[in-house]
Amino acid sequence: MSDKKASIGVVGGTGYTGVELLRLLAIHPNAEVVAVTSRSEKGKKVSDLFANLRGHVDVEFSDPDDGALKNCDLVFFATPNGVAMQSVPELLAAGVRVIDLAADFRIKDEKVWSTWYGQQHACPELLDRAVYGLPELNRELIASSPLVANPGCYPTAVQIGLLPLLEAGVVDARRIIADAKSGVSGAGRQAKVDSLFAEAAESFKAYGASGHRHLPEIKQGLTQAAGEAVGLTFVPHLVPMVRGIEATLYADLVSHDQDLQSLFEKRYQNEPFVDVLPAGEHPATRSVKGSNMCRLALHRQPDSNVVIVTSVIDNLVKGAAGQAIQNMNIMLGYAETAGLNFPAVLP
Ligand SMILES: NC(=O)C1=CN([C@@H]2O[C@H](COP(=O)(O)OP(=O)(O)OC[C@H]3O[C@@H](n4cnc5c(N)ncnc54)[C@H](OP(=O)(O)O)[C@@H]3O)[C@@H](O)[C@H]2O)C=CC1
Ligand SMILES: CC(=O)N[C@@H](CCC(=O)OP(=O)(O)O)C(=O)O
Repeated sequence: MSDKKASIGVVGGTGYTGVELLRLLAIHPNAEVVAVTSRSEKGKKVSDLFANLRGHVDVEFSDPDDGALKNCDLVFFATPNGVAMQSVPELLAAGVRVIDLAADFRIKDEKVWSTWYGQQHACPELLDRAVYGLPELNRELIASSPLVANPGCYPTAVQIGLLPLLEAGVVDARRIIADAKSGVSGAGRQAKVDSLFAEAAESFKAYGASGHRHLPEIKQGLTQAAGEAVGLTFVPHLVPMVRGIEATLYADLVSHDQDLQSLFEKRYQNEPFVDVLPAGEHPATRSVKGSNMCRLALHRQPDSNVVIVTSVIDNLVKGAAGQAIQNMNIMLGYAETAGLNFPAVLP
């Protein structure tokens, strides 16, 4: 498949992750977007709604049920939780591969999923077949899977920051803390009071402190890495910026034999989208804005047994659309960096 352009469908082309997919796919050497759906904007030209895509995307929004998706090689769902699971069985049966940017297939345990997402799963039989799409953890499984569950934005920043420590067994897996902050685009493009400029600007708040739906997702991945149950406290915050996630991660060391900086550098030496900075540096969200990179750094304080990892991503790129395209590249046998090999935007 690697010498022919793949036909790509995007369900939910008017949301922030959908538009980000279109921006990135427009320059992809091996992919051609043939269907972009929106129920509210069907019939309109994509580039009439999103001026940044003028001259790059020449398709109209179509209805998700008009049959066009079944003719694609691969379909991205950039839709709210609970939407993809209604159509995925039919698409898989038609031979279409699927990447869901929402959470429908991220949690393996159906009961846990229903508890956190407040609904019955429409196709629980597919939960085992779906592969959790964190390339740094599951690259080989992603390559052959018909259905990939793209990780959530916070789970991406947190898991990449903690994997080396848990895989090596050098920290106490029962007591991990993840203090994470996101820009407002993480809440999507729909009108919501919390996302209003006058609410979010010049303000900073925690939310979901008594339990956010990304908690079980992060625990599931970290448990796989650690090989034992993980105790995690995860608190997200909303910060007055548009893009970006910063996660500050804390863990108690149980072994002091390892050089932690070398551990991280070795773990990620072949990862094209993980950059381990020199110890003590402070990666900023602006260093990854618009790019598919996750930047990390390690820290130790005097007379402390705690290792601190700071991790940054762009929530719409490595936290959503960029990682989804990385997964597409792996699934379709393209270079993993195809269409994604560009630096962040400054300022
Ligand atoms: N924003 C972020 O940083 C991240 C988001 N995600 C996840 O990605 C998904 C999309 O997020 P985001 O782009 O922010 O969301 P938005 O709310 O911005 O966009 C949602 C899109 O889905 C479409 N849609 C809504 N309901 C349906 C339906 N029933 N059938 C078909 N299409 C539908 C909408 O178009 P229309 O109503 O016109 O059809 C719209 O294009 C979500 O599940 C989100 O949790 C994941 C990681 C990061
Ligand atoms: C700032 C903000 O509101 N962020 C979102 C996370 C968005 C996301 O990616 O979540 P899913 O893909 O798992 O739905 C939130 O906390 O709900």
